[in-house]
Amino acid sequence: MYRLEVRYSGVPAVKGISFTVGRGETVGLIGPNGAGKSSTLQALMGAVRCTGDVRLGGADITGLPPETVIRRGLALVPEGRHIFGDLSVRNNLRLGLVGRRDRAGSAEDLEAVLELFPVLREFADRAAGLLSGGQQQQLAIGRALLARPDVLMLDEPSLGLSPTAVDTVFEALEAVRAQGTAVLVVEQRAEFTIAFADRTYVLHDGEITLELTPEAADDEALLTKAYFGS
Ligand SMILES: Nc1ncnc2c1ncn2[C@@H]1O[C@H](COP(=O)(O)OP(=O)(O)OP(=O)(O)O)[C@@H](O)[C@H]1O
Repeated sequence: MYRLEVRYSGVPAVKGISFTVGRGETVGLIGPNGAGKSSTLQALMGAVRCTGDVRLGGADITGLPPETVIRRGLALVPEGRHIFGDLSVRNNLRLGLVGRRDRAGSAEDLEAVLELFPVLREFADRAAGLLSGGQQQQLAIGRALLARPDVLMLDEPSLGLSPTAVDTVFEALEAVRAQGTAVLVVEQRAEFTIAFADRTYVLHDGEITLELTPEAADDEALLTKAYFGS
């Protein structure tokens, strides 16, 4: 993406940021509350208006509606997961199939997701609302994967989860990464994200102030800069 800008009623929330997510790469986006992280993901998804140049595999997707963006290969696991609590786990997963470019291989992909997240198989016929927070996050990731994205984006997947559940979610992301899907993950947990991602961008007040590699997770001076922006 190049010079991405988001404004709400004229007030800039994302101020012309540029970065790339390479094929199969895991990229982190961190920063304090209100930095513009969610707005960036929403803009990439076509859910909020933006200016700039958003490209996916060379094609211009700037300003396309979300349903088109999903079919082009971008999927978002939103903050708060947006699970349908009264629907079964299996039917929640099936909703992910709606975003596919083609239906071929749907059954195999559903099976692969159940393989990746055994707990979803175990509770496939249970109402999704009865799952724990960590299990619901796995469901949200599984549902997004069923759209067969080239890039999977996640907005604060660790939010509100117990430490064990966070570990489970990031193990799942590791598996997603291992199968070659690119990941763009927005997180508040800076140190953890820096260590996990191939590259992490720090966003402050709508601007990218730092780009960090995993080694920075052990560098206190850089971490301080990442947290406080100075
Ligand atoms: N729909 C909206 N209408 C008006 N202002 C908005 C809207 N959404 C976000 N903002 C503002 O844009 C700025 C960036 O918000 P955004 O949610 O993108 O930040 P964030 O980094 O994701 O923060 P958080 O970690 O709290 O989710 C904030 O000042 C926020 O108040």
